[in-house]
Order: sequence, then structure tokens, then C-alpha cells
Amino acid sequence: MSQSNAAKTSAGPIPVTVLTGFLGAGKTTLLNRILSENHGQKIAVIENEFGPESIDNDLLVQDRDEQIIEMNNGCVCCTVRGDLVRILDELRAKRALGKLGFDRVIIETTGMANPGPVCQTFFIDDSIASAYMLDGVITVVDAKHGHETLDTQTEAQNQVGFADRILVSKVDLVEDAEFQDLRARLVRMNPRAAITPANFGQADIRELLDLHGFNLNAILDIDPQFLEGEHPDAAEDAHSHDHHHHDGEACEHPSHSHAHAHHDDAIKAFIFKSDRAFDPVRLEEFLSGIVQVYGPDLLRYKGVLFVKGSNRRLLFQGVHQLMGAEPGRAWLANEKRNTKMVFIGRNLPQDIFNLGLEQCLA
Ligand SMILES: Nc1nc2c(ncn2[C@@H]2O[C@H](COP(=O)(O)OP(=O)(O)OP(=O)(O)O)[C@@H](O)[C@H]2O)c(=O)[nH]1
Repeated sequence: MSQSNAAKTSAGPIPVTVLTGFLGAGKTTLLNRILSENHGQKIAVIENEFGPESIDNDLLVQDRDEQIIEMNNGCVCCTVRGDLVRILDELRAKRALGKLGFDRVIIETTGMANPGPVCQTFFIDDSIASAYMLDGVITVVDAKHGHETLDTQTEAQNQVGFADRILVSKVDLVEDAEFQDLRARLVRMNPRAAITPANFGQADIRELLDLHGFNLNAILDIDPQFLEGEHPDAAEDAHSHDHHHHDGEACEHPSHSHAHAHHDDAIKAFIFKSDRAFDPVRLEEFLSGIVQVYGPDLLRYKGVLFVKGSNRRLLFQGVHQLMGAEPGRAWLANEKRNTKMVFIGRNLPQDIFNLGLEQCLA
């Protein structure tokens, strides 16, 4: 394993996975599972815990193949972001000098954290942006308490909105109908993240690492359902909304599906599609305006755009106010040129977005 590090040290950016989920959802359980699995990778872990002792930036554990660094006193999303940058910088420097070998980084955020600012770190800070690549956000949702947490905690909703993958823990503690109901709700909130049940962190590691969720070039290769607007769960959800017991069995438990069937979450996703090309100037103007106004409530947005005057697909994505676009591959001769965009955010005025985007069409 360590041999491979030497080779990787100078190669491309270091992939980073952000692991999030509400308090007690099962993040640590999943992380321990990832670390104990024999996947042949060395993982540096940055943990952000609330605690009275400041052990900030100490290497706490250096056995096996992991380096675990704990960031204390504060929340990685706000006060400690400077620390996160510093720690990532130090890790990079040590790795470059050969003092530390690792293939990737996992950041376990505190249950209270909004993953947005953590993700932004990888775009805002130049030294971080060049050394690291944000690979994806994994959100753990507790099957037993998920509904309640989502009802009451804004940060839990944000965490779902940001996810590239959602792992539902503690499925062993609920009936299948309850799990399906939670799943339907999660799909409404974030149709682009695959949802997998994972008891005690038992998940296929290969489905969690190398997601390229934030990597524009890989957008469509990695998740073929991305932006399809026809997520298998979403399709099912549309029909099962009022019919939770299609197998004819009535549910006796008042606490089950019914109670949550009509949740209207503030975090929602919508998709914009068009076969007409965008006028690039108008589009740029509209988007930069709209992120100024709605940035704080825009969690994730991504798209593959058909733009007038270009024979290449334009790949576009953003986190809050930070937006970026880059040319993708050329449209194929027999390919139908069109635009697909997804917006995930809190209380977004879908009609304003749709209308505005329509007006940007050439
Ligand atoms: N029944 C059951 N219990 C689980 C599962 N996953 C985790 N737990 C338990 O849930 C509790 C919390 O799990 P942790 O992994 O510590 O959760 P966490 O998200 O790291 O918690 P914080 O660090 O407090 O935010 C522990 O007692 C775990 O054993 C699961 O799939 N099923």
C-alpha cells in the first residue's frame, strides 16, 4: 500500500470525501467500517467533534494505515474553516515531503454542520483547490429517527440536499414500509443521490469512494440516472405517495408511513429541461443574478447545457453562490442536443427559475 503512495504523491489532486449526517445517525460506525475494510487505500481522517479539550491538529491515532486528526472546539462549518484549510495544507505539505502517505481524505463533520461551507473550501481556497478534489458528500440518515430529525432540524435537511450518496442506517430497527416512506421523502428532497440502506455501516465501499460527485467531467459517466428526471425511486414515489400499502396490507401503526406521507419539506429539487439552446450571455447574466439572491438557499445545482455557438456540452455546477462551468465533450452527431439542470435548495421559487431560464433560451 505504501508503495502506491509514492507514486500517487505527485499525481493528480487528492480525493476528499465529506461524511455527514445528523447526531447519532451512524457516521462513526460507517467510518470505522470503511477504515477496517481491506480496500488497499490509506485514508487520512479529519474528525470534527465538539469537545472541551483542544487536541486540535494532533495526530491522535497512527496505527494501521490511517491518520486521524481531530479538530476540536467548534464546528467545521463556521468558526473552524480556517483550521480546516490549515490542516489540509499541512497534510498536503507532509505528503509532498514523504512524511505522510495517504491516498485520500475523509472529513467527518459534526452532526450539526451544514456541509456547504466545507464543500466550498475546496473551491474558494486556491492552495486547497489545486491539491485536493472534492469527490463527494455522503450523508447518513437514521431510519428510526430520520423523519423526526428532518422535521425539526434545518441542518439535517441541508445534509440531505448536499448528498451525492445517502446511506440509511438502522434499517434493522424499522419496518420496510417505514423505510420506503423515508426513502420516498429523501427522493423528493434530493433526486440525484442514490439511496442505500446500510445497517451498521455495511455498505459497498466502492459505492462510496470515487463518486466524482463534484467532478464535472465525470458527471454523466458515474451516475447514469443523474438528471434523468426519472430516478427509479422518484418514479415510484409519484405513484406510491398515497398508496403505501400496495400489497393490500393495511398498516396498523399510526406512527408508520401515514404520519409522514405528505411532508412538504423546505428542501426540494426541481429539474429544468429544454431542447432549445441557451444564449450564453443572457444565461450568464441570469445565473449570476439568481445566485446572488438565492445563493444561501441553493444547496447544489448541476447541469449539462446546450449552448448556442458551441458544439460542445457545457458542464455547469455550483454550491451556494459559487458557480462554475467548463466545456465538456463535443455533442455527438446523432445525439439530440438538449439541456438538463437540477437545482436543490430551500424554498426555491421554481417558477422564477423556470421563467428566467426560458428567457435565456436563444
Ligand atoms: N440498530 C442499529 N444501530 C446503529 C446502526 N448504525 C449505528 N448504530 C448505533 O447508533 C449509535 C450512534 O452511531 P454513531 O456511529 O456513533 O453515530 P454518529 O453519527 O457518529 O454520532 P455523532 O458522532 O454523535 O454525531 C451507536 O450506538 C451505533 O451503534 C444501525 O445500522 N443499526
